[in-house]
Formats: sequence, structure tokens, C-alpha cells
Amino acid sequence: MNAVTQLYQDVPAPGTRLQELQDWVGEVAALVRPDAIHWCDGSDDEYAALLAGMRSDGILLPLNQATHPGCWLHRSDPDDVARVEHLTFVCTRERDDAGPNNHWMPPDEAHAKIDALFEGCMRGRTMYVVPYCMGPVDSPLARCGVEITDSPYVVANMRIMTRMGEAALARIEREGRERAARGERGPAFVKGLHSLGELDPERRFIMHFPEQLSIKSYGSGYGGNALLGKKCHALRIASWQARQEGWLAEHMLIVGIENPRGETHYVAAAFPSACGKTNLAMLIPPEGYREAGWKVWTVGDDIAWMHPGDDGRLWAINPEAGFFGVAPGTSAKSNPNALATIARDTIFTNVAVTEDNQPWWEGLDDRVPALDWQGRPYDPANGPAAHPNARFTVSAKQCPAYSPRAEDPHGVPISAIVFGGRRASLVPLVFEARDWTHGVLIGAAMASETTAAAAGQVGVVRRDPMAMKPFCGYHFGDYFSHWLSFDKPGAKLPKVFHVNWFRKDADGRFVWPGFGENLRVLEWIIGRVEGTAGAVESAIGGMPREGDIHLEGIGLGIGAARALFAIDGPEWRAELADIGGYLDGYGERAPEALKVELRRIVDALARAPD
Ligand SMILES: Nc1nc2c(ncn2[C@@H]2O[C@H](COP(=O)(O)OP(=O)(O)OP(=O)(O)O)[C@@H](O)[C@H]2O)c(=O)[nH]1
Ligand SMILES: O=C([O-])CC(=O)C(=O)O
Ligand SMILES: [Mn+2]
Repeated sequence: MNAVTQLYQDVPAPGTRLQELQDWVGEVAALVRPDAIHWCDGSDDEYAALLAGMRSDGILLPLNQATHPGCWLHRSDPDDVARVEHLTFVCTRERDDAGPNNHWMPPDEAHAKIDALFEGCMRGRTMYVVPYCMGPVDSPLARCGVEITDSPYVVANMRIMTRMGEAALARIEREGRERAARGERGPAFVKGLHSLGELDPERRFIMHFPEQLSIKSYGSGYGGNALLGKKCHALRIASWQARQEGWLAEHMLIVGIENPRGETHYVAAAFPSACGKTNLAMLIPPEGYREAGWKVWTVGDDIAWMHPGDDGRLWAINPEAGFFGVAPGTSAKSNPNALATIARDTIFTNVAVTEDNQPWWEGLDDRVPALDWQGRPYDPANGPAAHPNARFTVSAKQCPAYSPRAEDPHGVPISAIVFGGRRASLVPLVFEARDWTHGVLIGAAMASETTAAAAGQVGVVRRDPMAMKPFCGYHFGDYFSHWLSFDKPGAKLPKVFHVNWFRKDADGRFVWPGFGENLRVLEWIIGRVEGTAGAVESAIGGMPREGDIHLEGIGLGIGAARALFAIDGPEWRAELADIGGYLDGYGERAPEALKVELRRIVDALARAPD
């Protein structure tokens, strides 16, 4: 029998499947009416069969196998290239629990609306049942889910991005039985239902039911909308669970920085979509640092689950197993580790190709592409050759800097949390929170220019607390309170910082060289954690003094260096007033402690000379 068309009825021996899973798959099949059901085992043979099937259906096009072995190109529907925040809903029983930061619909109405779309939608298609685990399968911090989808592209991506298949299924069934034996109620795993539908932007919804631990996504095949383990489960649903259970599910990279003495500090950093997480996570130390013995270890590039440990520290795992990274801008200069990672066995989505069929995107090199992301002969009049949100999907194991600790079931201890945004003006290169409450305020007040990662206008500054604006599964007021709640006796919390790599000069050029040179800022951050680096208190937070950050040898003029650290009094007063108004928008659920903290900063700024 063809591995990809085994019928559901043929697979599970009666009584061996977890009843809850069996029942749900049966209910879904009755709704969507697939021609065939395939339970994914995650094996190499299955993956090869999937790729072969997609190749013959034209869903995947082979790239130049001599230069890029095992690499494929997927061209998506041109109307389906990014997350759709306006079509993404959090459907809690009480509207206020979803908060003003989410679109909301009552759960019954949402189910009725989206089930009407799912009705019969898999006729003529195969329905894949994809068991997955977010986090190392043996980790107590990991969580499982099952995604049902009719997209083989989604299955292939889930296999790269999660621990998918038999091991995950075994964990789901074991946990389900243990829960049943303990008499626990509620779902044993996160249930995600996805269909490409007609890929019609008018018939597209991404709906979350955190109280039911379920997700329904219809009408899009794009990563953040369709790989349900990622943003839907590991952030929106997990953030809801994390609040109930006392941990944090965050839009953060995790990186290990090893100093010349061989000590490694792990840093978690939250930057909004397409604002530099993958790049920082894969940083290669610049000249001088490399020779001195600095090393950088990639643990994760997009999501961190952080739990307080017995020692009072926050311990983090990366729930993902791969990278779904932004291609444009990735080059041998900006991110050599990423280039090495994607040299083989990678799925590229919406990139351009050169005349010898190699993947290409803006910023890679100065070759001229032959075909653009839609497969048209390249013509600059049509815009960029690669879609600005073109992505690669690749196993984390292929990253030369992949940390051996990334597979540690207990995770890594976090020494510093870094928030950052894309701000052309106002925000200095780096500053430090005086304490946890101040750090939470800095995170809550984050703002950044929008990017191509979400449909809509690009380059508009908006508040994006903790880089979670599109991903927090509940009311931001409650979320800020949850963050504050970690500050309790015995806690040894990370120090908190804010960075901005994106300040521009009068000519619109980035002042800071960024990328590998960002290690200079991390060095100061770690020095602050260890108590070896100096700082001076400013109204907005601790700032490095001249000489505290090593800026020599990168060609920064004195003027540029000053501009990077400038704090403009009147502009900051306006910013703080705006932050006050923003927090007030969360009404009574906005924690008083943040408002008190904000007033402290406003007062400090009033006393500071302009
Ligand atoms: N100027 C400058 N650009 C950067 C820097 N780091 C990253 N970028 C650019 O920012 C864009 C996106 O960066 P990524 O690292 O892929 O973003 P991400 O935060 O991982 O994004 P998501 O996967 O959408 O969550 C790319 O075009 C990069 O070239 C930096 O230090 N300086
Ligand atoms: O979720 C996605 O599609 C990609 C991503 O990391 C983001 O948008 O932050
Ligand atoms: Mn992301």
C-alpha cells in the first residue's frame, strides 16, 4: 500500500489508540470528508514519499541539486504570503479574557463559522494526522499536539519544525492514559485542524480556543497561519497555559554566549517578526572576538518556553526543532551560519531563482535572478525578485552553531532578557532596566516598525509588547501582571535590557553595523550580569559610558557613536506620554505597578537636563 494513502481504518488496531484522539480524528473526518487518511509516523520513508508526491503535483520544484542538494522551492499563492492578523481570533468565553489586543468571537459562533468552511473541504484530498511534540520528546517542559491538515507542504514543514511522528504519538498516548487514570478532565493534547480550503483570502480564518486547547485554521498555507505547532500552539495557546501554570511562552530567540574563559551565558531576546532574532541567534563573533575565544551557540531563533527552576532561575527550552527563517537579507556577510545551515535539505518558499536554478533573494549577492518568486522572468518593475517575506525551512541540527544544550530536557538557565524593536529614531543602541518591574515596563512599552511578516502596511511604528502583540493568547493587562508575578522571594531573575540595531542617520542609513558586531553589545550585557561592566544611570535606564562597550575598529565616527546613545528629552517625554495612554487602554487589568514605574521615569526625565 502507498504510504501516503493508507486509510485511517487500516492503521490503529482497535483499542490501541487513545480514545480521545481516535474520536476526534473520526469527528473531523466526518466533517471534512477526505478521500484518504494518513497517520504520520515521521519516518524518512514517509518524508521521501511526501516530497516525491509534491514534486509530481508541482507543489515543490527541485532546485539546483548540484549546488543545493535536497533543496526545494515552493511558490505559494501570491495572496498567501504572510500571517493575517486581521483574520486571527482568540475565542474565549469571556471577551475580556482575550483582551483588546486580540480579535475575538464567542466560541460557539466561531466554531459554527469555521466549521461551515471545513464542511466537506477535504473531498478529493488526503487528510494527514500529524502528531507532534514541541520541545525535546523527553523534556518535562515539552508539550504535544496533533495537527490534522490536507496540505502535504504543511506536513513536510511540521516534520522539520517539530518532533513529529511516532515518538510524539507515544508520548500523547502515554500522557492521555496517565491523565485518565488520575481522573483528570480536559484535553490531553492540543488539537489543531487545518485546511488549505480554496486559498481564498475571503474564506480564511485562524481561530484559537485556549479554553479547549484547540485551533482551527482555514484558507491559508503560510507558515505562521498553517504550521499550527508554531505561533498558534507554542505562543497563543501556550501563553494561556503558561499563565495558568506559572511559566512563560515567549516570542524569543535563545542564544549561548561563551566567553574566552569558557563560561556560557544564555540570553533570551524578544524582537518582533523580521526584526533580527534568527540573525542574533546565529551570530558569528567579529574579528578579534573570534581569535580571543568568544563562541556563540544557537539554541532557538523564534520561541522560548521559560520555567522557574528549583534554583530560582528561569530555565528555557526552544520548543521548535527547525528554523522558519526570513531569506531576504541573509548573506555570507550578515549571517554565514544561516547560509551554511540552508546549503542542503531545505524548503525555500517564495524565493527567486538564478538562471542555473539556485535560490536567490535580495541581499544574498549581486547576481541577477532569472525568475522572480512568482516564476515570472525577473523584471525590477515588478518589485523585489524574492518576496520580502520569503522563508526557508530547515532542521536546526544543520546549523553549525547549534548548541548541544538545545536538546537538554531541562533547558538552559537564562542570564539576561533582551527586548528590542526596529526604531529609526529615539531609542538608543542599548539600555538596562534597574530591576524586574522596570524591565517588565520596558517590554510592555516596546514598539517597532511593522514588517512583511504580516499582511498589511510595512514600516509603521506600533506598540508590540514583548514582541507578542500578534501572539499573546490573552489580555495584555493580565499578561503584564503575569510577568510581574515572577518577582518573588527566592527568584533569581535575569537582568533585563533593551536594544535597537535599527537607528538611522539623516540619510536614512543604519548607524549601527549590526549582525556580528552585535556581540559587542552582548558582551556589555553579560558584563553587567557578571558585575564587571560599568554603566551610568539615565532617566530611561542604565547606559554604557564611553569605553564600556568596545566600539573600536568598526569605523564608527564620534558623531555616530554619540547618536547611537543619544536620549532626546522632548521626544522621550512624548514617548512616555504615549506609553501611559497605551497602558491606560488596558483599563483596570493594566497593573498599577507599571503605572507607578512609568511615573518614576517621567519624573526622572523631568529632572534630567535636555
Ligand atoms: N540593520 C540590521 N538588520 C538586521 C540585523 N539583524 C537582522 N536584520 C535584518 O532583519 C531582517 C529579519 O531578521 P530575522 O533575524 O530573520 O528576523 P526574526 O526576528 O527571526 O523574524 P521572524 O522569523 O519573523 O520572527 C533581515 O532582513 C535581516 O537582514 C541587524 O543587526 N542590523
Ligand atoms: O510565524 C511566522 O510565520 C514567521 C514568524 O516567525 C513570525 O511571523 O514571527
Ligand atoms: Mn517569529
